[in-house]
Amino acid sequence: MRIELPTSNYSAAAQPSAKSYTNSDYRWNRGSYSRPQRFADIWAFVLKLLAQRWLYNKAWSYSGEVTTEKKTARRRRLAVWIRETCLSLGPTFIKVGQLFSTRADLFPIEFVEELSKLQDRVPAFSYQQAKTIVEAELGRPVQDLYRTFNPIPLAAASLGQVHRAQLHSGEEVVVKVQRPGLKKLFTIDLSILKGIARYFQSHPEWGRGRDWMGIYEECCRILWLEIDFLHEGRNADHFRRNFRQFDWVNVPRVYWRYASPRVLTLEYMPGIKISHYEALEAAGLDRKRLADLGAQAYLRQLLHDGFFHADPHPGNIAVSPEGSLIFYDFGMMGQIPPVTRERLMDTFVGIAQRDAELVMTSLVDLGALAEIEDMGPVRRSIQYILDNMMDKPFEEQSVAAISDDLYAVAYDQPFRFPAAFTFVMRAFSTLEGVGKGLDPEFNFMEAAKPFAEELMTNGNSSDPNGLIGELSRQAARVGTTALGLPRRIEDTLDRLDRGDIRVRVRSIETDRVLRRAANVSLATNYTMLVGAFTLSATLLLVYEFLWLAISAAVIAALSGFILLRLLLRISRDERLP
Ligand SMILES: Nc1ncnc2c1ncn2[C@@H]1O[C@H](COP(=O)(O)OP(=O)(O)OP(=O)(O)O)[C@@H](O)[C@H]1O
Repeated sequence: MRIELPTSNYSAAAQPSAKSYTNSDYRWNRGSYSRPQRFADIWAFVLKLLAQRWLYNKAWSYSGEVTTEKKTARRRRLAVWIRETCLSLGPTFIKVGQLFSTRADLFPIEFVEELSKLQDRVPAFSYQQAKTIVEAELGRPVQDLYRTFNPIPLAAASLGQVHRAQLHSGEEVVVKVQRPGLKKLFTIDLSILKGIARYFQSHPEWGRGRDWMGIYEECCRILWLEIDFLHEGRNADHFRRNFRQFDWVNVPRVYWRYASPRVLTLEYMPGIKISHYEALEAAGLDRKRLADLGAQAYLRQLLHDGFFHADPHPGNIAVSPEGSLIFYDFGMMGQIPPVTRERLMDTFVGIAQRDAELVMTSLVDLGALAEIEDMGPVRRSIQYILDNMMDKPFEEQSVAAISDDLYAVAYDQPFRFPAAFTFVMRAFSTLEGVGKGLDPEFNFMEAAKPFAEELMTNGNSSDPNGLIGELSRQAARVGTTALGLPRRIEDTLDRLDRGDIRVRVRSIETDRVLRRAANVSLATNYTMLVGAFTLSATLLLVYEFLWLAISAAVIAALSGFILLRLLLRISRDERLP
């Protein structure tokens, strides 16, 4: 067997940063971790997070007055810290973090944004370890299995790493080898996470309306499936079959004779990552066309096949020298049963028609919204989003903005989106991001049209009220939003009738008077405290209780300091225009 170094220049764009992380010293990667140690590491993270959350609501923990900007900045800093800690806690947390990055219904948007940046920047493991795993799994020495095997991985991720190799029959392949000790690490970490989920579930505040145990079970299911490479191989085959008739989508073939739960041998398919815009440009590829192909590929997966790539980060999509898309990594795939697909279409139609009732009922049918006694506020929130969208034609709407708004509604209401739905939203917004990066003019709805037309000509859309029909109607409506005005007035009257319009009055003047009254009453209390403790300190000093006198004086001084700040705040408020 020949040990070979990478030669292809073309694949250089796909060359990983694996080497730069080889020397990193993550504790979980030393193989010497134990349950008590993981327990301490993980709970330290959770407790620190809870402490930060507690501080977040305490006005005194902010310098000066609490403002929305200060709160947002603090949430952002906390989110960065969470992302970095997940990275250092290792594969389980990287994966759980990535899963949570689709759950904007559970976490503030800043957390979700940071978590979605959670790329698996983890050190590679040694060739010796990779070799041992391949031989143990496939039951033969590496040189019997492969003619060449490159000891330097092409890419290293949290769950495994990818080596280039060649079969004895001459085919160029990549061998995906699972990280050593992953099963043990998952077993320990998940059992600790179970305790944490149980704690959250029983918490009087956080447990209400949230199914933490359900979320935990879902995470376990996905994580265990992800480390079964045979499952990934089957997914790759399924996905390839779905795109069989399209030469613009390529999926590596699986060499089943060289596959096991921890080792997967795939056809070598180099490409330029879809987010390496300059490299694509340099290779003479049409960026606009690629953006359109990406959108079509996803629409097909979601609405036609119901089997979609649930981890569409740009690293998992590349472009071949001929300009077709290559998909990698089928560890996490979403399935949408036909009935859900129909309801999803209803949601899209509801959004397109700005029909809050339809959006709401379809979300209830989807299981995304739990039915509560008074659905009025939910409908109003949805209608508010939809109404704001009416100012622009639907085609100009950013999918990311729509999903952010929907998530914001979800975050405030006692309901949660099912995983499939959040994955779909995530797929759409990631795709839109990639599309806009490739082509600043990219418009998701425009890109959707060829797919819609194709479905119609194939007779797949028998329902004129379906998404496709609606898309065509919307297309004809570009620039004619003004025509919708009478309908809006009528709708508004309807809503007035239903009592769905709520007027909120906020008087800055009243707010200020109330704030001043509160501050003055606080200042009075502190004045009394200062007086009482100064007097006590003097008396104690007279009777020669020196230490007690000092303590009383310190308390008096502290109270005095707080009083001073309060007085300054009151006088600043007075000066405000
Ligand atoms: N068949 C292939 N041909 C060429 N390169 C490949 C192939 N499969 C994977 N790669 C390269 O290896 C990288 C990692 O592969 P893959 O995403 O399957 O691994 P992973 O461990 O699941 O990573 P992650 O968890 O980050 O998604 C890909 O981004 C790609 O650059």
